[in-house]
Amino acid sequence: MITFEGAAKHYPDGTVAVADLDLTVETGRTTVFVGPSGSGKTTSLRMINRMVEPTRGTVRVDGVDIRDRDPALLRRGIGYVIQQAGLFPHRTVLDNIATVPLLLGVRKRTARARAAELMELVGLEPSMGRRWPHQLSGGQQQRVGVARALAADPPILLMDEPFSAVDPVVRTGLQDELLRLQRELRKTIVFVTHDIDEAVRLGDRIAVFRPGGELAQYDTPERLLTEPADAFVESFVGHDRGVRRLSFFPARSLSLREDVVCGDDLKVEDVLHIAEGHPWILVIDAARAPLGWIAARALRDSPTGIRLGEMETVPYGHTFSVETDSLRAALDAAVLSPAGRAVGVDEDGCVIGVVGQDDLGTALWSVTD
Ligand SMILES: Nc1ncnc2c1ncn2[C@@H]1O[C@H](COP(=O)(O)OP(=O)(O)OP(=O)(O)O)[C@@H](O)[C@H]1O
Repeated sequence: MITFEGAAKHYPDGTVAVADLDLTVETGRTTVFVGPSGSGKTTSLRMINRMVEPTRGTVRVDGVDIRDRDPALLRRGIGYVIQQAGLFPHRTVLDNIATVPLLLGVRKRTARARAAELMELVGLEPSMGRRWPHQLSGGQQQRVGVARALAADPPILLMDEPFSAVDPVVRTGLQDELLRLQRELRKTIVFVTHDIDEAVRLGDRIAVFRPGGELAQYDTPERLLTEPADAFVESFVGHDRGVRRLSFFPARSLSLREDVVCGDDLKVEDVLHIAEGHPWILVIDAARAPLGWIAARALRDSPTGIRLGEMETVPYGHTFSVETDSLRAALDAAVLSPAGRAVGVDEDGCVIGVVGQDDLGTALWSVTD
């Protein structure tokens, strides 16, 4: 557990980087510090490993005032990941990851073997171990940064905007990896970002900072979206917070229609009765993979005898995973689908059913109850 008790940082020029901060970071959880530029997130983060000393107040790690800890020893238990990874350019990837164990006197072979394990853990190919940092993409460098921070197996991990220098697709991939790693490792992670979406995705708890280094709200992501403490938090979390909140409700609560899902070996006349009451049917192959939509009108206009697999289909768009996705993903899939309906699949991508607009609407409204 990390506790800030009235922790403040005032600079001689009068800047208040952090005003009296009272906050408890829970062990084994991910706590995100979010807020606009200059609101004191990084300063607060760096108070934890004594890179910044508070001018007032106390920071404790597991009940011990960190002023009573030797900074070097303290930092051994605290991994640190920064934006653009901050790798040593003249060390190979493997030796970058092995930096801390080598400093601690671990034998080279042992440290490198551990580094190779960590590469696998963060999703890097073993062959990359021999490369130099500049031979990696931004996303790969960030993974090396995470592996390096984990090398000494610290219970605490501080991450300062680690994913902000990569493109949105890579960024989502890195966030997924971090969520997976955290399920496995259960570290105490403190993560700084100015991106509320990233905060909501990663955080068990979120601390929203406002200009002047004040803590505006400290809450679970869901409560932050449903009950912003004041106008500042409300505008910071964005006006689409209602839609964002749908990420907390599982898609498995939706009722899926199976009757409009038809095999590609069926003939037009076999499915005309289905198309009576439904504007679209979804065609699937023998393995239940989606092939596309056929409009009821197109079916009615087709000569009998033709199999659905021989007809032209409209792309089925995005699918959503019934077991693991949220209502937000289902809504997104429906909005993006040319048929205005979302295709729900299982973990193997096989179609389970389709959600129509009425069923989706009912589910969306029920979350406001
Ligand atoms: N050495 C310093 N002297 C004076 N002011 C400083 C110093 N270091 C930081 N500050 C100020 O403290 C405030 C908080 O900075 P901090 O880096 O913690 O903000 P932040 O929320 O992490 O911002 P960003 O998202 O831009 O990184 C800023 O106004 C900054 O200019």
